[in-house]
Amino acid sequence: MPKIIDVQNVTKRFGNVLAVDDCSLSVEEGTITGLIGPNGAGKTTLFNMVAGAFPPTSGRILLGGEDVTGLKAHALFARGLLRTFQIAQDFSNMTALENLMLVPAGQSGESLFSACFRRGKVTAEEDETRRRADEVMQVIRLSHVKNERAGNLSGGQKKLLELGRVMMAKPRVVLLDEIAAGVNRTLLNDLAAVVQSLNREDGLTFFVIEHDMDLIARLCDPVIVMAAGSVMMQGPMSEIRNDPEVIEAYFGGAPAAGAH
Ligand SMILES: Nc1ncnc2c1ncn2[C@@H]1O[C@H](COP(=O)(O)OP(=O)(O)OP(=O)(O)O)[C@@H](O)[C@H]1O
Repeated sequence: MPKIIDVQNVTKRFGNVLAVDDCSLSVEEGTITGLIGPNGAGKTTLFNMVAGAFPPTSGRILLGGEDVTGLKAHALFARGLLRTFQIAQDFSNMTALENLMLVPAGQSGESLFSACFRRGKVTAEEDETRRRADEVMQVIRLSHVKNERAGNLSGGQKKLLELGRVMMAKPRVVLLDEIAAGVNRTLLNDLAAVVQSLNREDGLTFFVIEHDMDLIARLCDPVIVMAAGSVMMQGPMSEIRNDPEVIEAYFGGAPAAGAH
């Protein structure tokens, strides 16, 4: 399978801190690839570079074979990469449905010219966006709260809404940051089901940082283990859980059956 994300010999220093150390890894198209490792391993720093938050100190990052090192998040989004975001403060006053309707880029409604002179076209596009947003609401199981202010939703519902925004945006690859944190089990099952369906039915690739080992085991193959800024091992969770080096370095010598 082709590599959709290809991190080549990437290093990131913050002053004297070597956060990512000559790290090479890749995410193959069509996978849900997990990224795990002990606190301070460099996972978030690596994600930040792949997502365009800041450039590496050295090394290259390719997206779909194209060198995108140092490109900003909006340029990466235009190339099909999306990182899930906390719902911005500004949007928390809008309804859940409106949050979905804001996502598609390049709507004619955004242009004053169109709004004034091409009302028919704008309305048709808005209708289509609303139809799609309603459809997505059903998939993410939030139809019953679609007219609630986004700020009033629970933590788990907000994460489902984030996945809804992903569905509206239709990217090729999604970076998911700790989706399980603070989410109850029922909603977590919904979240996992939505991620799996986006992967299997819509062909989206996911790159996932997660501390919930059960969720990683359920969703991800392969799983990449980072330690001290570089890759320690890569493989299916069943192998990783039983690898003595990983158990020692990551799980502190205890059996790796359960959580973090
Ligand atoms: N902006 C920064 N300035 C200085 N040091 C940083 C900065 N960001 C991260 N670091 C350091 O880089 C190292 C890697 O941190 P990072 O957050 O990437 O690890 P992580 O694997 O995501 O950890 P966690 O699982 O705890 O989130 C740590 O030593 C951290 O203190």
